[in-house]
Amino acid sequence: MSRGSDFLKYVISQLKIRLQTLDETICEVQKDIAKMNKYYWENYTEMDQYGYENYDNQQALFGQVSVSQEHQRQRSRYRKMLDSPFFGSVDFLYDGEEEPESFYIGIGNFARERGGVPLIYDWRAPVSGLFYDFDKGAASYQAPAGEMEGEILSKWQYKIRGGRMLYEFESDMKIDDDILKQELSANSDTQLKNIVRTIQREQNAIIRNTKDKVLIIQGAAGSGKTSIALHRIAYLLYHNRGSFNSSNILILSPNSVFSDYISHILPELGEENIQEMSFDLFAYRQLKEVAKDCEDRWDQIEKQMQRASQKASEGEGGFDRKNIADTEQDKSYQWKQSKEYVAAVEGFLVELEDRLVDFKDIQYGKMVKKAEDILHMFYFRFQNIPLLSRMDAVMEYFVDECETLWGRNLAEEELESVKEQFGSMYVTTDIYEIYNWLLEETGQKPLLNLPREERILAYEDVYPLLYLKYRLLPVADHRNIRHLVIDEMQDYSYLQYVILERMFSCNMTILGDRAQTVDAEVQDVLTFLPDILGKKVRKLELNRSYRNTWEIAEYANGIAKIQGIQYMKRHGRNVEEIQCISYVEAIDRSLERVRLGEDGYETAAILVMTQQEARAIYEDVRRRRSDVSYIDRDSECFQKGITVTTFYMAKGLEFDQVFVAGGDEGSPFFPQFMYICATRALHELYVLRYGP
Ligand SMILES: Nc1ncnc2c1ncn2[C@@H]1O[C@H](COP(=O)(O)OP(=O)(O)OP(=O)(O)O)[C@@H](O)[C@H]1O
Repeated sequence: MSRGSDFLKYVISQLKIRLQTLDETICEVQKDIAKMNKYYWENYTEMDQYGYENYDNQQALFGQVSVSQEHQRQRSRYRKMLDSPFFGSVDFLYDGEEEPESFYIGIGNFARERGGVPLIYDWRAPVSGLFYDFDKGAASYQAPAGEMEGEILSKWQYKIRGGRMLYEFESDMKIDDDILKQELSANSDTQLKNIVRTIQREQNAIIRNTKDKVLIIQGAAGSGKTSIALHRIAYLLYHNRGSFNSSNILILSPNSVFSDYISHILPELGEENIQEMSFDLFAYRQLKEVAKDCEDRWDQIEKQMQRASQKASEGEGGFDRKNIADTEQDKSYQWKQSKEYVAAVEGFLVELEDRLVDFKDIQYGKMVKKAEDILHMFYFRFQNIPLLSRMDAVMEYFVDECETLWGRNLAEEELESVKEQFGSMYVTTDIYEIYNWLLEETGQKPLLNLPREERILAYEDVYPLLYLKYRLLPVADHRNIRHLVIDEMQDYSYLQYVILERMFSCNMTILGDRAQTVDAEVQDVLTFLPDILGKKVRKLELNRSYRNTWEIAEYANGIAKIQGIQYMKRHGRNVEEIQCISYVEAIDRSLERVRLGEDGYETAAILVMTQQEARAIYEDVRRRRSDVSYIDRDSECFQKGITVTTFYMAKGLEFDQVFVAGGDEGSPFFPQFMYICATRALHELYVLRYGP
């Protein structure tokens, strides 16, 4: 029997013993908890009147519950490890030693007993860096005690499933391309895979980077950005245990389907899941007092595409991509998200200091505050407080004076009445109205003058209004968030980043791909992000792509005219371009080629440009097959079978077969549409054209 198989047998036997002891401990702790609960409920009426006993009892109970939870987490990890306890090993000879040590690497640490020397090392442990970062020969890793140097004598890779060794081999090269190719040739899933077995060196450098406060990763489609971001979170959680937990991390993700798609990775890696949020949803919640509803990014894209197609069809001859997107609305949208808008707000705020307030004398009881005193306090004493909450500060000062003079606290109703008097000095506190002043000032078309219940904000006004709100009122504190991950960075505007910078002062991992901008033009956020986020920004590029076959990657990069991307030499079918006379024929041709099921693939997608087309095609396919689902902004998850959706909802996802249907070739969005769709395909890509 080989070395790996012997060790596997031994580890499995030890895991089983450990699991049995854990089961017994869990059972004991559960009994303790039940006893403590019983004692508490039987005795809590007789506990001391000051609540000390009550408090002590509750604390003891919480303590035991958390011990039990920790044991259960451990049990679930060991159970997972029974299936596949390790995937790699290195034999490392420390400088100055005579005998090498073997380090086996798996998804978690495992030792025979608590605190013992690990039999298996967590892939995030310092020593595991040897496996990812070095070939045979001189190597080192950063241990808590300092840099450990030595020599890797051999490096092994294993595939173990169901506790059985499927294969093992010594690889003196980097994590072997054959294994990677094998992993990539597998069918896609409705959930992103964890990549711990085959993390590549350039990816590992990002995952293990703890030096840089803000990491920005520009990575080609399929280069593993999302995977890396999630593994990086797992790494940070592992290395900051005690000071940092999953509730301190937030991912800004494009939609709920994407959130669902990535939600299992952290639990799989032994961590708790983290909070995710779409920025549009957040903005909508923040603007609830200002408007009844807000459009989101998807409404905006649909509108932009409609306008662009209309303009293209009205135009004569060939089209100029830039001009087609240049409608009045597009110009207004662009201006409102730009650096110029931010500058305009700053200028406007200076003028607003004067325009927003009508100072007057305030009298409450016998206490009088003259208008000029209020003005003085407003402009000098409290000048650093945002304009719309500054009068509260003046009021509090006045209330303090009253209370000192009268020797008593003011009652709730009295405070209300004082507050009303001070508040009435604002000409308006409605941010919508103030925003309209700003639009008028800057020569933009103002919004309709409507009561709040009738206001529906166009997407172009959502973030400008949110920004104005944040300049006029204090920004909510998000200090509990210690690490922010922004995926699809290319789809956030200058203004959105300015807002994010105000909201979060924490470390950030920001990732995306300029070539996948969902817009008529590619946006390179790297041109302005360092300015907004300050100097502590480190930019990295990933130019190796893993998702697509060679043929698909060549085709996609040809569309986007991208050069310099390396892709895996994993070959598959040629990309097929099919001309059809109608969209019905396009569906027929696609369905003929769908190969799902036992001997086939898991997922296929028909991707189109607009929501209207997606809906129509979905309805049609649904009449013919039952394994079809539709993804729009309200969808929650991604299912096996055929998915019909738009290119912008498919971002971040991947499918075994992709059928790109239709699309308006005259639209400035067309190249991006094609590129995003093409790069979603793992194994087969079909491009179906129809129309006149
Ligand atoms: N080191 C790796 N080992 C195995 N698979 C990998 C590796 N890196 C990336 N992949 C696979 O490549 C595919 C693309 O990864 P991922 O979705 O993280 O890339 P991305 O850069 O976020 O893509 P996109 O921007 O196109 O959405 C996934 O199937 C992922 O599992």
